[in-house]
Amino acid sequence: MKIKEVTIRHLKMQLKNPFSTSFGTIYNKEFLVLEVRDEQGTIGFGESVAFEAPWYTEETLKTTWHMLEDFLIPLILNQEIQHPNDALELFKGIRKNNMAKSAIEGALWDIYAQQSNQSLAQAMGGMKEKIEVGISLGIQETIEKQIEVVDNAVKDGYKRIKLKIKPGWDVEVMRVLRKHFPDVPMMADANSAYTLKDIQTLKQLDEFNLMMIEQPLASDDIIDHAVLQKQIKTPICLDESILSLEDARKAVELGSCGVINIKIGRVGGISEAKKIHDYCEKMGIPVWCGGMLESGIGRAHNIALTALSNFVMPGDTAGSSHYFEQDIITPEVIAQDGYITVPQEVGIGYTPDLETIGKYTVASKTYK
Ligand SMILES: O=C(O)CCC(=O)C1=CC=C[C@@H](O)[C@@H]1C(=O)O
Ligand SMILES: [Mg+2]
Repeated sequence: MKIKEVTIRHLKMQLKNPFSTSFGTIYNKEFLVLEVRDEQGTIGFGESVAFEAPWYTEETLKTTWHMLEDFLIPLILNQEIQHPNDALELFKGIRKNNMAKSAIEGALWDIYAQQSNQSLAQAMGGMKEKIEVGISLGIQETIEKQIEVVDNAVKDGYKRIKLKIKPGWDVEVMRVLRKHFPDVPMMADANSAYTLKDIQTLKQLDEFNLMMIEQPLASDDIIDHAVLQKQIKTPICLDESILSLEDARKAVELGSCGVINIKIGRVGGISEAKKIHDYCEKMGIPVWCGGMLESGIGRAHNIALTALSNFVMPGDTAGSSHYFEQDIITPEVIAQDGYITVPQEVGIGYTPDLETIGKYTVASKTYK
């Protein structure tokens, strides 16, 4: 393929339910959608998952636009690209900025899948026909409300419930929830809200038979996590700390985690995500696919990735209706009884709905 045109659109979509974590609350999802066209006229779509503010990683919507406009799109336009893996080589002179890289790389995978007449999942080597789905629930204002949202998610059939925790909203909350839901697979995500000084609190979480505790310590740490993992029974899952295959290797070799959450945007694209998946499979480390409150376009990429064999734990890929009144793809993503069917159609398997995309677009620019 030879890329001839890239359009960036900035979309703003109201979240049905505000999402609260240890950093604060998000009411709207603002993100970039990339429409990439090659010389044969094949169009691929990608999504930049960076938020407006740098609270999850350092990237933001504006930094990703800047990286795309000034560095990444010029590297891609008019280049002969045999396979989306080539993007790793093309981008190797640019450090990090993984969400920006991933947005455009995802669109190349979509084009590649269409031109090789495969679904995106097949193009990646994914064989599953359906995937198990979990749900990530934000911190609620009261414990009663927290019980209610967990109850609704259990009734909706989600295969595991992820709960956000922070100092002051942890052991007692989990105790109440475990009492109400003795058999529900549950886990906790702290988004780096603790340090090793909190080890006594973190040890108490062992009581609740959690599947894992996600990113309890600093967002760039693997050393302290290794210390903590030796002292708690619950497996640690790393999210923010893993930006590449090299990070995964070091974390596994140090014993910093028992599970890895792979987010395509955080690791710089599907090619790197696959490498981490393959390495973890070889090392006996289970992985699952994290979410970034994506629209249907990013969600479609996540579903395809989850079709790979070592995604053995339910991911944060809930159905579209959990997030938005109206998604920007047709059909929208439906989770039924905790499963999503992996589309078999060529490409991402859902059709981006340009009219709805237009409705949510607040700015756009085309590069050729
Ligand atoms: O439903 C989803 O898309 C998952 C949402 C979710 O848990 C997260 C999204 C973005 C940043 C974080 O707060 C968090 C995570 O850390 O996994
Ligand atoms: Mg997380």
